Amino acid sequence: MQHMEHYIGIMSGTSLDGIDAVLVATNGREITLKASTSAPIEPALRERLLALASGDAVTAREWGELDVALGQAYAEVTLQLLDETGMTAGDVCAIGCHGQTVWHQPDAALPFSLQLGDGNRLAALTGITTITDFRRKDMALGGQGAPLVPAFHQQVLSHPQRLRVVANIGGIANISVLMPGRPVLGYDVGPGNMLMDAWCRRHTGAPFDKDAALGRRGKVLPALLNSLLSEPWLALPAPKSTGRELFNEAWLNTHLTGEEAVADVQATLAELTATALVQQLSALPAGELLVCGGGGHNPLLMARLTALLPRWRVATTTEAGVNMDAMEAMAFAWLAYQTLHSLPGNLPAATGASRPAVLGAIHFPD
Ligand SMILES: Nc1ncnc2c1ncn2[C@@H]1O[C@H](COP(=O)(O)OP(=O)(O)OP(=O)(O)O)[C@@H](O)[C@H]1O
Ligand SMILES: CC(=O)N[C@H]1[C@@H]2OC[C@@H](O2)[C@@H](O)[C@@H]1O[C@H](C)C(=O)O
Repeated sequence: MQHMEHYIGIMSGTSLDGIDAVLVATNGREITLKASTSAPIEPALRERLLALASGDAVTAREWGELDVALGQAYAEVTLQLLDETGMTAGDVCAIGCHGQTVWHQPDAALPFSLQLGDGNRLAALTGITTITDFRRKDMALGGQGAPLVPAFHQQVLSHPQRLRVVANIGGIANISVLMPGRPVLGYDVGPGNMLMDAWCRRHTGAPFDKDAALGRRGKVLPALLNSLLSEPWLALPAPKSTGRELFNEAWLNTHLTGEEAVADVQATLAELTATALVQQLSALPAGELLVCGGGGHNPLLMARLTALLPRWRVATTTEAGVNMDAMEAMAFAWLAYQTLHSLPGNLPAATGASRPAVLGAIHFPD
C-alpha cells in the first residue's frame, strides 16, 4: 500500500453556519478521518458575508477585509485542530481550503465562482502549504466549477454491485450518482437548507429550524409547492450548479401571497427540497440514497425522502462508513492531495469541463 500522508480539509459552505476542519490520512485511494473540529463564523463577519453573497454593493476595501478576516478565521481553526490532535505543521502535507463562496455565476457571459479566504495568510499563519481556489480552473475549461465532490464520493462510497446516490444537503443540495460500471454523474439539484434557514431566521430569529420543530407543525401547501417547483432552473439538464444568487428570500417572496401560515411555509420548503431531489431519481432503478451534510439531521426532510422513495433504502453516509458532517471537508483534503500530486480533481461528466484538470492555487508558507 502506498504510504499514507496527512492533509487538512477546511469547508465553510453556503449555509454560512460555520467552519469545519478535518485531519485525514490518505494515499489518494484510501482516506481515514483522524480528527475533526469546527468553529462558528463570528456573527458580524457572517452578516457582512451574507450581504456580499446577497449581491449588495461593496467597496474594494470591504472585499479585501473580508478576504483577510476569513483567512485569519481559517488559520485559527487549523491551529485549534493541530492543538487538539497534538500534530505539528511539519506533520501535514497541505491544507485544502474551499473558502467562502460569495458569488457563483457559471452560466453568465463572464462566468466565475468566487471564494474568499486569503490562502497566503492561511499558509503564513499555519506554516502549512495551502491550496485554495479549486473551482476556477474547471470554469476556465468551460465547466460549472461545481459540484466537485462527486469524484470524492466515488472514491469513498461506490459499491461494486449496488446503485448508490449520495446527496449532499447543505445550503444547496447536490447528488452524485454512483452506478456500477458507469461513469459518475453529479450535479446540483436545487435548494437544500438555504430557504428553510432564511424563513426560520426571519420568523423566529433562530439560524435554522432545529430538528424541524417548526416545519413539523405545518402542512404542505400544494399550490405553493407547485409554484416553487415551476422554477425553470429545476428542469434544466445537467451539468448544472446553483447557489444563493437564485435560491434566496427574494425568489421565495415572488411565490408567496402573504396569507400563508409560517409553519406551513416551513413544511412546504422542506417538501420542495425533498421533491426536487427525488424528481432526479425517477429515471433510475431503486438503490440506496445516502445523505450527508446538515440536511441529514433534519428529521422532517429525512422522513419525506423516505416516504417519497418507498423502494429505496434511505440512510446517511455515516451509516455507510463516511461521517456525514465531515464529508465536504474531507473532500477538500482529498482534493489537496490530488493537486499536490498533479492529479485531476474535477470530473468533466459532473462539471461539464472539456477535460480533467489539476485544480487550485498553491500557497507555500516559506
Ligand atoms: N438538527 C438539525 N435540524 C434541522 N436542520 C439541521 C440540523 N442540523 C443541521 N441542520 C441544517 O444543516 C445546515 C448546515 O448544513 P451544512 O453544514 O451541510 O451546510 P454547508 O456546509 O453550508 O453546505 P454546502 O456547502 O453543501 O451548501 C444548517 O443550516 C441547517 O439548515
Ligand atoms: C459554488 C459553491 O460553493 N457550490 C457548493 C454549494 O454547496 C453544495 C453545492 O452548492 C455544490 O455545488 C458546492 O459545494 C460542494 C462542496 C461541491 O463543489 O461539490
